[in-house]
Amino acid sequence: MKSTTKLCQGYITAGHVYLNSNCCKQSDRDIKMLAVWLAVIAVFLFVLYSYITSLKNLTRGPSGWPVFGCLFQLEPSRLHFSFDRWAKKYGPLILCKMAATNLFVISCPRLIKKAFAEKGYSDILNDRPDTFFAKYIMDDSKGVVFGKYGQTFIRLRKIMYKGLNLYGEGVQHFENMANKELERLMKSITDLGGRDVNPKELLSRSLANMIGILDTYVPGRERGLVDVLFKIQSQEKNVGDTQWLTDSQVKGFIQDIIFAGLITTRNGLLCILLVLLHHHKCVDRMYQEIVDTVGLERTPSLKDKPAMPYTDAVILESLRYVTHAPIAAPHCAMEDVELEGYTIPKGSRVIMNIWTVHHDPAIWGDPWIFRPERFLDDNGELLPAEHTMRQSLVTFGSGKRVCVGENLAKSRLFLYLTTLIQKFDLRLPKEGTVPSDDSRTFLPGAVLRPQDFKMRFRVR
Ligand code: HEM
Repeated sequence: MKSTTKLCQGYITAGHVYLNSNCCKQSDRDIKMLAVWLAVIAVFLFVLYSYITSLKNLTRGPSGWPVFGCLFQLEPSRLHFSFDRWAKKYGPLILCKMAATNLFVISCPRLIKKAFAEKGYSDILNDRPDTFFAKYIMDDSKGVVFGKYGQTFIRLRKIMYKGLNLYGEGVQHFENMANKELERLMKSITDLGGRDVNPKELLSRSLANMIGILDTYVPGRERGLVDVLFKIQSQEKNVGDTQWLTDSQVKGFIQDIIFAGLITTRNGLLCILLVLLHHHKCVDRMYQEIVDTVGLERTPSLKDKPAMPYTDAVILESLRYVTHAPIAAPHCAMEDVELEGYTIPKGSRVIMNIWTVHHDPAIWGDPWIFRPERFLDDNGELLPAEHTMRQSLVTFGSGKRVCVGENLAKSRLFLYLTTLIQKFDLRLPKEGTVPSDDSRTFLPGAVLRPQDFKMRFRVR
């Protein structure tokens, strides 16, 4: 006797399975329905999870859409506008959900210092996240800018400081190099005979020359960062099979300096020139300070800087007023950490919103007015570094990842401006006009700059 079992609309007989075609279609439909339901349940659980974690976290911020968060509410090329809008609405520490990523934005100087410089936070919140850019464009973050926080990074940063200090404030070597390059620049400008010129072209060439680091290495005669790196490389012993300071790390350093140092300084200088074209009285006052301190016979030197508070105040105020690097590079939390009662979970991105800090009326009163005097005391001296105003200026970031090139950048801005103004008056172009110096109208990007413009350098 054959045993027969009914299954769906088919039959299993001993050793054979018979399914009719209707039954196949039905089970296909069932599988599809099951898949749809599983997807719906997964999305529901994800939304529920996000909702519960946001309740647990209680951090304020834009609510965004389920799954995508605030991804589509961001202005991608002007992130600082979105963060500024949200900071004004929700406060100085906000959480913006970006799909599965938590993005915390900090927009007040006190919290910036606390998160990135204070003990208990600075070893947790100073990592960099993995990004496509760092991995594939910047050669897997072998340098400092995108380097992961840890012992190797701390060592690399120290080396970079050491290398850059060859150029740093007060160092004769930097002055000699800068003077040679500035002489070349002054000659090119004089040759123009007062014609209209786009300063961007002049400055790009000159600042790139001043980096002057890609020379051949002559042992015992280090002239710049690369020379220092090669020297360290040849001195350090290999540990086992691992070479300390590899060629890719040296390459990473050079990429860092070009990426982090060149455009930032060029655009900073360009912005100051534009601001000064709009505030010619400041140029007159800077010129007077140069005449009184340096005279007209010799070129300005970094040694003159302490005696030139007005010029220093113009540089600081320009960096604040324009804020051409509005958002610092993203940080990443290495562990869960509590900040101001809110939990920042491990892996969250943490961003320093420099733009909002520099334009906060509660700190500056009239942030959209260019007023160098705000950095001077009643005697015309520069406010001390620990003054609230100075502490609220976070152009170069804060804490363990503060800009390595801060001194170098400030030195270059000082030398370029004083040398230019000693020799030339900065004038509007004969033809056309210059764009507004209000940085809200500047071209978008990670480092802001105004529309191209022309100006005249009139020999004094
Ligand atoms: C006006 C010019 C400049 C501005 C506004 C600027 C601003 C900044 C800012 C905001 C950061 C991020 C800090 C953080 O993530 O917490 C940074 C990092 C950095 N900057 Fe600058 N910078 C300037 C010039 C330079 C120069 C001239 C160099 C070097 C030649 C340089 C090298 C670096 C490096 C290596 C870092 C990464 C530091 C780290 O991750 O530990 N910067 N800079």
